[in-house]
Amino acid sequence: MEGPLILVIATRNKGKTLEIRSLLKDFPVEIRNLDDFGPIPEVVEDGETFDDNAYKKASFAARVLGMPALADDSGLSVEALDGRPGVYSARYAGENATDRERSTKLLAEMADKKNRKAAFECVISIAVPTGPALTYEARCEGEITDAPAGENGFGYDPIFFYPPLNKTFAQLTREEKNRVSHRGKALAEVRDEFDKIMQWLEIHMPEPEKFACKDDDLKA
Ligand SMILES: O=c1nc[nH]c2c1ncn2[C@H]1C[C@H](O)[C@@H](COP(=O)(O)OP(=O)(O)OP(=O)(O)O)O1
Ligand SMILES: [Mg+2]
Repeated sequence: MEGPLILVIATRNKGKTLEIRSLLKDFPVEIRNLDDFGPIPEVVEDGETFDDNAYKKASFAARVLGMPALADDSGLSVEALDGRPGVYSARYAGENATDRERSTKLLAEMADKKNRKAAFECVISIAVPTGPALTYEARCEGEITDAPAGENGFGYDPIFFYPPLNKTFAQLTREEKNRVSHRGKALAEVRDEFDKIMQWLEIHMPEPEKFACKDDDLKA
């Protein structure tokens, strides 16, 4: 294969995209966003696990675009809520809710809870158009605050307190968060194994004429 490999970051979440781009910035791979291409259908994230959804998002993008894709499925699991919202974190306050509405709802549900322990979880899937994928996962433990604090990051960051740094994730810089977060740790493994992953991608990438996207794929 000629030139650096192209890797599509298969997410619509701008916060994730910024973090993943930053984590891979020194590596010889050309990063693309879904926005760099024409309209692509939404993937229904109906898997029961982060694993299922990460694979669905990565393999769908890889198949439709005909290039390797990396997807992230992640969420916040709260001990006092038996692990909720977990894999439903994005839909916790309904399909069209904002980050702020999700955090407000979670704080309300946690109002009377003494046990504030929670963990962010992240699964990264790297897939090729023909189906196979690599998986990396990590978690980061912390506590749900009583009120939001901080302006950085995205999602539930303002209500996720990280005791080792005595700050919420929204009070960290992107670099600080990336050093300790679930996503940062999963991507650290990707960085450690970077050369092996690039070899794997080249071996598993089909020849161009074999994976031209058919119209039917776009209706999936
Ligand atoms: O570091 C994080 N800091 C704060 N919140 C976070 C983080 N990581 C995941 N989260 C939240 C955001 C979303 O409510 C859910 C992930 O849902 P998830 O489906 O993986 O992402 P998404 O729908 O926002 O974008 P996409 O599916 O296009 O990648 O957990
Ligand atoms: Mg999603």
